[in-house]
Amino acid sequence: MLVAAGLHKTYGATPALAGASVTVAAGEMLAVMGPSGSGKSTLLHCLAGIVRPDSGEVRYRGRSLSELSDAERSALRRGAFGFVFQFGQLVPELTCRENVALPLRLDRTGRREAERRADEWLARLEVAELADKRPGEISGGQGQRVAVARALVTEPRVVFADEPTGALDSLNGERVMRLLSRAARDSGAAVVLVTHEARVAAYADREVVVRDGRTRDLEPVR
Ligand SMILES: Nc1ncnc2c1ncn2[C@@H]1O[C@H](COP(=O)(O)OP(=O)(O)OP(=O)(O)O)[C@@H](O)[C@H]1O
Repeated sequence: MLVAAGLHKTYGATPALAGASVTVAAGEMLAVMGPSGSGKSTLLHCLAGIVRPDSGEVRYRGRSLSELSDAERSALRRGAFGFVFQFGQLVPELTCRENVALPLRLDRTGRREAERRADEWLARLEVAELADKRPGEISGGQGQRVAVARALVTEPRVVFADEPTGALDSLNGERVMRLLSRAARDSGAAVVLVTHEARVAAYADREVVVRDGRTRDLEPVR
């Protein structure tokens, strides 16, 4: 579904990727592991079409991302891709329901339908009771579950999650991972999960390790 080959990316004099290659199959959860500064986030950003590699190629369903226009790439990010980050992704002025409905509203779904689907996803992530609260009124773990609902509400084919449990204690981290993996599996979405925690990577079907901007595949963890 998503294939990256020979990615190189340098920021000024800092090499972030130096020949990274990775394949993501439909519906699988892939953990991207590796030490701090090894290039994990840069790899994720290249796969998602947010960062353009200096060389190498990323193909989504056979089409090279570099051949797409900026408008086509943003349409892909809005439609086929979903995103969960470590923190700071919910709009503080909006309720949780409005936050989850937002990607649908941006795609011109009517308010009533968007909010109905938002409520469904909040329930799946076991945070239905937070629908009318604002992000400032809920815990970090609850916020991450709302963020996962928002990433999945458009039924993306690939969810990119960059340290989604990085700011949580282990109990809340486990809960977010359990709900994220179940929700992704139910909707058939692939997940690219950046983490440095083995406990979090254990939810994945497969692992790839990034070291000094290069990737190395490992056997399944389980
Ligand atoms: N926007 C940027 N501008 C300049 N340098 C950057 C930028 N983004 C990343 N880098 C550098 O590229 C290298 C790889 O960074 P990256 O964030 O991809 O690593 P990472 O493995 O995700 O790290 P961490 O686990 O600490 O988040 C690092 O040396 C980093 O300092």
